[in-house]
Formats: sequence, C-alpha cells, structure tokens
Amino acid sequence: MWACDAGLTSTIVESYAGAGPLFVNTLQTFLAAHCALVGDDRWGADAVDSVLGNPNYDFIVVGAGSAGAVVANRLSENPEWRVLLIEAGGNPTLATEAPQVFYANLKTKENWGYRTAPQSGSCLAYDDGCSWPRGKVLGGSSSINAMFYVRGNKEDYNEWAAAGNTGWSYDEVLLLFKKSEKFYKPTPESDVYHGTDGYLYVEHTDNVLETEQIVLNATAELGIKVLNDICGETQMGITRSLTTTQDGERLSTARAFLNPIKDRSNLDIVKNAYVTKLVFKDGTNEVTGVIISKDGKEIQANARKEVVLSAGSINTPQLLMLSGIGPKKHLEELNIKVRADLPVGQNLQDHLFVTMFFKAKSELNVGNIETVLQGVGDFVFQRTGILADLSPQRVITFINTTDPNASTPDIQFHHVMFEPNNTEIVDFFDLHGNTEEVQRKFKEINKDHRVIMPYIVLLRPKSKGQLLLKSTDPNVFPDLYSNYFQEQEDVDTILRGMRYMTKLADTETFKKHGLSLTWLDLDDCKAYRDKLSDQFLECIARHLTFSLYHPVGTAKMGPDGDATSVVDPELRVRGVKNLRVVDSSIMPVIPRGNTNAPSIMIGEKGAELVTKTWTDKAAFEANRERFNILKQRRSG
Ligand SMILES: Cc1cc2nc3c(=O)[nH]c(=O)nc-3n(C[C@H](O)[C@H](O)[C@H](O)COP(=O)(O)OP(=O)(O)OC[C@H]3O[C@@H](n4cnc5c(N)ncnc54)[C@H](O)[C@@H]3O)c2cc1C
Repeated sequence: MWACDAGLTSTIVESYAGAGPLFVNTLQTFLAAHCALVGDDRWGADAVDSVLGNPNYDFIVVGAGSAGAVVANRLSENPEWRVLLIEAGGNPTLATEAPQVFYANLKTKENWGYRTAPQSGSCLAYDDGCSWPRGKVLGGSSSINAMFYVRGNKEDYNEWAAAGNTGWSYDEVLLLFKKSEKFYKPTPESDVYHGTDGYLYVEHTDNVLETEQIVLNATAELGIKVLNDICGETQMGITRSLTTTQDGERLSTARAFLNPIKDRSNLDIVKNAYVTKLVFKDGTNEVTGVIISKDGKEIQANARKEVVLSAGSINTPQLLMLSGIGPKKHLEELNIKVRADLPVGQNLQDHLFVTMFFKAKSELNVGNIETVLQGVGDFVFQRTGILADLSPQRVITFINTTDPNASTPDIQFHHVMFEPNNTEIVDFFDLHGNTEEVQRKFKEINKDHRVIMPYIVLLRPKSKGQLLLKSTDPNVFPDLYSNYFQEQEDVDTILRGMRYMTKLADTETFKKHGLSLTWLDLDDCKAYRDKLSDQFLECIARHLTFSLYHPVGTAKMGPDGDATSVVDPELRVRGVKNLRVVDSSIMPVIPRGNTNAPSIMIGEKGAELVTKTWTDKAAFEANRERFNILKQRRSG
C-alpha cells in the first residue's frame, strides 16, 4: 500500500518522538509489521531497466510533482508516444498518506529542505533563514502539502491573459480545473465550477470540529460571509476548505494521476533519479535529452520530440541555469556557457505569513500514548480517526482590508489549532527551524491551554525575490532570496491583516470560549510596550515570518516582447528548441490563493499544448505526404 523501505516508518515515528522511547519503539514495530503484511503494491515498479534497454522516448518529463504527474499521464494517453517520467524522490510513505501529520514530513527525506538566505528584514526568529519545504517524492509537493484545494481569484487568470498570455483567462483555465477534478458531491449548481470525470478527488467532509465552528462563528460575527464553496462564484468569505483527500487519505498527484495508470506500458517512471543537465544537439540550441544521476551512475535518456521541465519553481530554474539558460552575467560569473540569456530565477514570488495566538485554558490532554496509539491504529487499519483528515485545520478566510466590498482579497487567514501541550506530539516551531526562544515561549503559551494560531497571509506581495546558483554542482542548493517585506506596502498590508485578526478577541464567540489574544513575547520586540502599535506589530511580523510554501514565478510566462519572460504563453523556453517548462515556475503573478490546484491546472494546460503541437505536426506531415503523392501522380 505504501513504501515498505527501511525508512518507511521514520516520519510518523519522528513526529511522535516527544512521547518517549517506549512509545516510539512500540510504534515502530507495529508499523513495520503492518507494512510487511500489506506490501507495497500501490506504486509501479522503477523502470530503470527499461531506460537502460532503450533510452529513446518521444517525451521526457522531469519531476513527478503537482504538474509533472499530470503531464506524464496526459501525454501517455496516446499509446503511440513513449513517455519517460523522472523523479528525484521515491514512493510516498505512510506519513505522506496520513492527512493530519502532513507537517511531520518537514523533517524527512521527502522534503528537499530548502531555506531562504538570511536577510535583515524578515524571518528573524530563525537560526538559519525561513523554511521552504518542497516535496522530493512521487507527487512532489502535493505529497507533503496541506491538501487545501483552492484555485485563487478569477481575476488572477484574467490578469495573466490581459498581460498578453493568450489562452490563460479565467474562462479558459476553468475548463482545465474541471478537467482534472472529480468533485465529491456534484449538483446542477456545482457543475458550473466543478468537474466530475477527472482523476483528482476533491472533497468537503461533513464533520465540523468544535474549534472550527468557533472560528466560523466568530468571523461571521465580524460580518464576513460564510461560504460553502471557495471555488464558486466568489472567493470572499470564510469556509471550511475543500481538500484533496479521499477515504481518509491524501490525494497527491501520485495517487490521483499515476496510481491508476501504473500498468500503462508506454509510460516509464524512474524514481530516486536526479536530472543534472539537459543535452543539446551539437552546435545548436535544440534539446535532445537529459542526463540522469541514479545510484551513483550517469544515464543519458533521449527525447525525439520534447523535454518538459516540471521540477518545481526551485529546481526547474536551477536546471535551466546549469544547462546555460539564464541571466548571461550570472552564468558567466560561474563559467557556464550561455545558450540563452533569459531572466531565469527572477520574478520569485511567495505568500508569506505571520502568526498570532489566541489561547484558552483547557483540561484536555491529547499528548498521551493512548490517544496517539488509538489514532495510529484507526488510521492504519481503517483510515479513520484523528490522523485521517485535516480537521480542525480546514478553515480559511479571504478578505480585503481596504475595501469590504471588493471582489479580490489582499489577505488570507488560515487557522491552525493546537490542543493543550500539543508540542509533545508535533512541534510546529521546531519543524520550521525557529529559534530555541520561539520554541520555548510557544510551549509556555500551549501549556495547559488550547491555542488557535491564525496565519496572516499576504496574498499579493509587491516585493519580489530571486534565485541564484551558488555552484555549478547540481547537488548544491541554489541561493534563495525571498526579499519578504522589502516593499513597505507589504508591511502595511500585513499590519492591517494583523489588526483585523485582533478583532476576533472581542467577539461574543471567543469571549464565551475564554479565548484571549496573546503574544509570543520575543526579547527583540520587548522595547515596544504597546502591543497594538505599528512598531510592535512590525517587529513581530519581521521575526515570526513564515513561507506558506508557495514560491512561484522563476521561469515567468509572457508574450513576445516581454523581456521579463522565460517562456511564451505556450510554455516554450525562448530561444531553445523542444523544451517547455510546465510547473509553478511559469506563473507570471502569484494567484490569490494556495498554489497546488493552479499547478495541476498548469499541468493540464501544458499537456494540451504539447499534444496539440505534435498532433498538428503529424497532421501536417501526413497532408504533405498526401500532397506529394498526388503531385507525383499528376506529373507521372
Ligand atoms: C508543506 C507544504 C504545504 C503546502 N500546502 C498547500 C495546500 O494546502 N494547498 C495548496 O494549494 N498548495 C499547497 N502547497 C503548495 C503546492 O503544493 C505547490 O505550489 C505545488 O505542489 C507546486 O507544484 P510543482 O509541480 O510546481 O512542483 P512540485 O510539486 O514541487 O514538483 C516538483 C517535482 O520535481 C522533482 N524534481 C525536482 N528536481 C528534479 C530533478 N532535477 N530531477 C528529477 N526530479 C526532480 C521533485 O522531487 C518534485 O517531485 C504546499 C506546499 C508545501 C511544501
């Protein structure tokens, strides 16, 4: 059912390390025994022998993440095309499958483990820059993400189209969102926005947990609309989010798009295989294949038609630059031969968030062995219980802090709920690499108190970051400059969001449940005594900055003549033949919402564009042949 390698149980066991060695040992034995019983049959076998036997493919897709898994599935629908999908990570593990413990994957090999370069204006409460997790596993980041199914705002896509990106307007991409989707409860009304025939199950579980209801009621008291469907007519309001889950398990793109076709004979999937370079036809900019590093060996695979890069918004630009496609000056500094001078790695955008805290005294004690064992047992044997869905973390809100009637938001709220002493089970701040001071002070807040921790998310950052190579060695991580809060406007917007959040403390609902606003009392912010002053809020924002894990835009799409673009609206890399980028790197502007569904949509769009090119080409060739035969007959 899931990967039964030696590391199988590590994530889930690590996530309970706080519960003591006896418990951890018991859990390990229990999971290993279960694994031996159920086997590892969900995922197709590694196809490396097939590649070694015949390395010639029609298409090579690099990266089996949110977009790449979709591309590989759609291209291999044509039985005449031989497709190779290459993934740096391995099979999903038990912990990637269990919705509730998604954060536990942050400290495992299923996370690339990137961190931003330390900067003076943000991420100050860390030892080593903000945490930028990315999935290194079949399904990519969709295998370790929080499973919220959100598409963003209609205007996001209309703005992409208005900038000259023909084919990317909301009405056009809506068809692609629907194409992927298998909506859990279709109705005539939902049919406008949701698909029912796709691979990706999208659901809305019926149970509403008490803490979720508290946040819903309190926010409604502030005049915010409660919505059923954030992907429907309007995005503005509060809702329990749709999630990419089914029957108590995560629906990564590996589960949704690869598992059902694992026996397709024209698709080879190679795992734990890292593409280090593109291969070009001698003396040209025509891509003919890739170099793969696997088990210490180098393998060359060849693409008759195209190579599609779907390695995500950090690895795709890294691979482009290593292959000579990037900013000329930067590549020359590293002695890389420049093939195409393009602004790869620029236009980096991300959603940052800042945390706040509401706490209420509680007698509950969830950090005990019985509760945890019960949860693991329920999940392993029945896919039920506390690990089997995302509750109570599903509530999300979109507001506009300057105009309550606007149809586009500038701030999003997520709400993470911690039962008393939760750090004994999963320690959020330890997992994100925050300083010892932050970890200790949060434990004090959480001690014998239930905590609601809102994320205040900046949806439309004005500040842009950049990604630069640190080395020509593909195994060395690039430098990631987030540049969060470089523009004052971003600070101002976050402060408005934080102030809005403080209003929850005054609602009848929060008062009734004894929930009061509290602050993580950081030494660096102690000078500002007034906790509602701009100076104090800004100090908190610059220290307790987090990434919402949505870096995008590093291989920007734009029309001809757009000097900031790396790919054209058909996702072809400029100045290079037979190479496309199909993943979150191509987003010209970050959508106002979470980025998994948009990345899957890009996968669908990219696959359609590639398919059209090569079916049109085949039709053209066939016509030309027919024409030539007719011509010969006539002249003969
Ligand atoms: C912790 C976390 C929580 C998140 N929560 C949500 C959420 O709840 N909702 C939401 O909408 N979004 C969420 N996101 C964001 C969303 O998952 C990503 O934006 C999206 O998955 C990006 O898709 P992608 O195809 O661009 O890249 P990825 O899905 O990251 O895929 C890239 C793939 O390429 C592989 N790869 C990279 N380099 C190479 C190479 N050289 N050779 C071979 N393979 C390679 C990687 O291992 C990976 O599998 C979250 C992300 C994270 C990390």
